[in-house]
Amino acid sequence: MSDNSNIYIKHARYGKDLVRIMRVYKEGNVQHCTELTVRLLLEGDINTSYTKADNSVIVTTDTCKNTVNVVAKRSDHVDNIEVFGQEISEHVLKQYAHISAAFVDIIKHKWTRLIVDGKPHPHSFVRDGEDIQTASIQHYRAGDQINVTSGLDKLLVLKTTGSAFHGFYTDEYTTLVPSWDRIFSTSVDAKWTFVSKSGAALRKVDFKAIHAGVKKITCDTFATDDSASVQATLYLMQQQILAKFPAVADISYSLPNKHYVGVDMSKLNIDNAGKNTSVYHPQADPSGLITAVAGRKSSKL
Ligand SMILES: O=c1[nH]c(=O)c2[nH]c(=O)[nH]c2[nH]1
Repeated sequence: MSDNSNIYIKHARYGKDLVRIMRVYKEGNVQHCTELTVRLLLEGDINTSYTKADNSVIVTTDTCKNTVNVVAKRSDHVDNIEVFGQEISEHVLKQYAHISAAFVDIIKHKWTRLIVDGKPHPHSFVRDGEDIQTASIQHYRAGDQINVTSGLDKLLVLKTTGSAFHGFYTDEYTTLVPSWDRIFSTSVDAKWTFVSKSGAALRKVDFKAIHAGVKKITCDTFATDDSASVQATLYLMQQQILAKFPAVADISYSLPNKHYVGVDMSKLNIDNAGKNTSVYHPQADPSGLITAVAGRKSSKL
């Protein structure tokens, strides 16, 4: 028999993943809908369920799923995913004394109201893009501390000019040809955290407006910046977001550089190089991957 006496649980967290809900709000003739995928995980005095097969401390993962559904039924805010996530975590901490923290991760899928004959349709929607909104809530009973992270992901953008890349470090391993005019395409994955606060203060943050603002700055900057590199454009986005939204503590981007390379037609005696490039090959792989987290230097206290 092996000796397990020095083995212990360092961390344990469990719950339900991929809880999918469609919440419909009926407002007279007009209906609104929100489709989410939710993960709810719990931490607390649960180690004996692992170490002693003690199921009495387990709030079942099935109950976690029910919790998401019931809070969605009662909530007026399902569309405001940061607030809805806090409603779930608050419910869990009120209901289960031995649970010390709740972790809620939400993905909001896109349903945009259809326009029919020039007018918004009262109950029909279209998936007009695969980009998603995300929210993560870490809610600790101790001090009622709540950390909120918002995000946007899978936002695919492309510009056909207004992007260059030259002056980079070169050595005997460098083959990249400098470019003064190239296609720039990326799938934006951005996450921003909020200055950590207790529940009541966080409820006052206008998460939806900040999300719309981050998306607008991201898209506007992508389009209008005369890009020197993915790195430089990324930081330009971060600077504007931190300047505009004091509630945002830091902002991270993960930007794949999805390469489009001019097709070599020289053997066909066709000029498709330099200024005359008009046929490109979209490369499936590899892609660059440019990431950075930006925040404020500690302010005068
Ligand atoms: O904007 C860019 N940043 C890089 O770091 C890089 N590296 C590369 O090969 N192409 C590019 N483009």
